[in-house]
Amino acid sequence: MRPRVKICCISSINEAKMAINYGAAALGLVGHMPSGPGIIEDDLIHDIARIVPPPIATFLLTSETKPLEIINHFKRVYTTTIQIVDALEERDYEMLRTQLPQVKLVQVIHVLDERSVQEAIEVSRFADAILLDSGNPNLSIKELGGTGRTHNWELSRKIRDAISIPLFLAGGLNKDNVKKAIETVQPFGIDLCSSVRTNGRLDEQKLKDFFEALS
Ligand SMILES: O=C(O)c1ccccc1NCC(=O)[C@H](O)[C@H](O)COP(=O)(O)O
Repeated sequence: MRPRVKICCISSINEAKMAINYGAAALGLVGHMPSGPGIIEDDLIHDIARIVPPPIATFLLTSETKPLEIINHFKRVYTTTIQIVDALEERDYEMLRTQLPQVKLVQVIHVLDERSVQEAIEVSRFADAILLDSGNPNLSIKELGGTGRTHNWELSRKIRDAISIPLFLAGGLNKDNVKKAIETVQPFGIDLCSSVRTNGRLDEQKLKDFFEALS
């Protein structure tokens, strides 16, 4: 089955409509981050999320790591889903579940080495889905996504086989490598930002080429 496609770094209502028209099942809206190409203001996230029709999902990407801060962030934007791009302090998902029972939680794991496999298995007990991305949260200026780089897909496949919740694959996916990525990892969904953009804007031709490469 073809994986669901999430187009990330959406930065306007027009970009949201364009991504949906080409077949996106989910849109990523990037809040404040230590670094990255897709960051927008919370007011704009709220405005975009409001116009997106069901069943398209809207993902708030938050770099907050404390449950209360994540809840506060969510209450400024009201998306369908929260994508937690850094490790949640003390793995305290309980407060998020209690306070936001209707919101889906996607936990990002940055695939660095074998330890990432164990980390993914552990957090898969708490999240609704796992999103495997490139990047490095251990740098002094954390690199949490939007890198345009691939990572070790064999490790991603190991994670895919070890967990029983849906898995999204991200990191450097483009029209030329996406088929191979899907074949290798067999993800539920794929997620991308850099390869469908030109000078930071969503590029209709690149988007079209990407969806064509998938079919
Ligand atoms: O794009 C950003 O600015 C960003 C910054 C920090 C964390 C996540 C970010 N984007 C997250 C996404 O979900 C991207 O689609 C994902 O990282 C893949 O990006 P790319 O490798 O550029 O396709």
